[in-house]
Amino acid sequence: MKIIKLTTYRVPPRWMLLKIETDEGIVGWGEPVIEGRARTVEAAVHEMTPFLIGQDPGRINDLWQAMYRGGFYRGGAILMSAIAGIDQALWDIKGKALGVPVYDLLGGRVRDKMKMYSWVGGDRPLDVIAGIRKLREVGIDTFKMNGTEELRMLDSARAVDQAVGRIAEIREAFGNDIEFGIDFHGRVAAPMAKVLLRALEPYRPLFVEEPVLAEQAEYYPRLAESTSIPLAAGERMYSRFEFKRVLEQGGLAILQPDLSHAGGITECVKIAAMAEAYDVAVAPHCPLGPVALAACLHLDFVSHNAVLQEQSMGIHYNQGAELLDYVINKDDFRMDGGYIAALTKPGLGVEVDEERVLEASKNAPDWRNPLWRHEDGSVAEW
Ligand SMILES: O=C(O)C(=O)C[C@@H](O)[C@H](O)CO
Ligand SMILES: [Mg+2]
Repeated sequence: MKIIKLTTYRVPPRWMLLKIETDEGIVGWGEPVIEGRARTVEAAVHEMTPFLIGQDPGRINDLWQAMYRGGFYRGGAILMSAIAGIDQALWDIKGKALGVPVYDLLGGRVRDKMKMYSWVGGDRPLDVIAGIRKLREVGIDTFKMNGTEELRMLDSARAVDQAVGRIAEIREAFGNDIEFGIDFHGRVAAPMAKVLLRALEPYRPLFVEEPVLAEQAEYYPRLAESTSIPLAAGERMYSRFEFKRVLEQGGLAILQPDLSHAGGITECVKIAAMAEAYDVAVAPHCPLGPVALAACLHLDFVSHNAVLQEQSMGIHYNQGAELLDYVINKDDFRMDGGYIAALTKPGLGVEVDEERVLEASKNAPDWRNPLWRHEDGSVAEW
């Protein structure tokens, strides 16, 4: 079998889908994208195309190594997202060619269903209580929300009380009938992280995500010493070689690699295995589309230490299209009591509505995250 064509489709809300065609008529889909840099990743995918045309799509490991090591400059968000989407599509092709779901190519399932969680509240965590109430009606009991709005490097007790007050209200309203992660989203600088973590301690969040920016990873072990709250990070780390450092230094209880940013299934399965050796859990990051989610689920179903899966249904970023809008087999993604069953169709298990994708790609928005500024006019982490 040979690869004959790669086609990219940037689609609302902010995703990109990649179609890889072969000379035997089998097609694979991937989702190479960096939110806000879709066109840059698109260029990176097309820079890799001349190498890929004519290759055997079944030699996934070799193609991965060639795409990664073949470039003198390697790694980083753009190149690893391009490789990720190509890798996903190659696994999709291989599964379809052999008539099995990807998890069966990876040794089979370690679980029967996977625990999912949903976002509540938006960029500025508002109406969180109402959001939780609504999702509980459909059996969701695990949530994630932003922990703060803009937060200065050294901010006030008032700002801390506002952030903590919201969490106190959640526990007041729902007790421990629900669980929730709090995403600091990199908005909290090192001087404030310990302050906020300590103030949140009594409310026992399930985890705090990106307690500081990924470029401040050396703080993870120090922050972990100051709190019992499990710390999580990984969406802005892009390869085993980055994750190995945080595993060696300690501090993270949960790794959150993004299957569309960290080199795809081939790379993230290795990251999950490395984490298991350190008794660290994995909870793949996925605020993206259906192909990215399917790739996450195949990792989840073969990783003993996979504990939670993010999915973007109803997420505040999905303006203009919802998680399953481009999927024909929507029922396969049904959540039951907050869990999802394994996708059983060959490959990734996503039947892409190609017509819908083609139509939507005709006027795809160039989504950008907002540029926030503090009251004094300086740039604030979004
Ligand atoms: O889902 C998460 O955990 C996030 O932090 C969302 C963030 O990754 C945005 O997708 C960036 O545009
Ligand atoms: Mg996050």
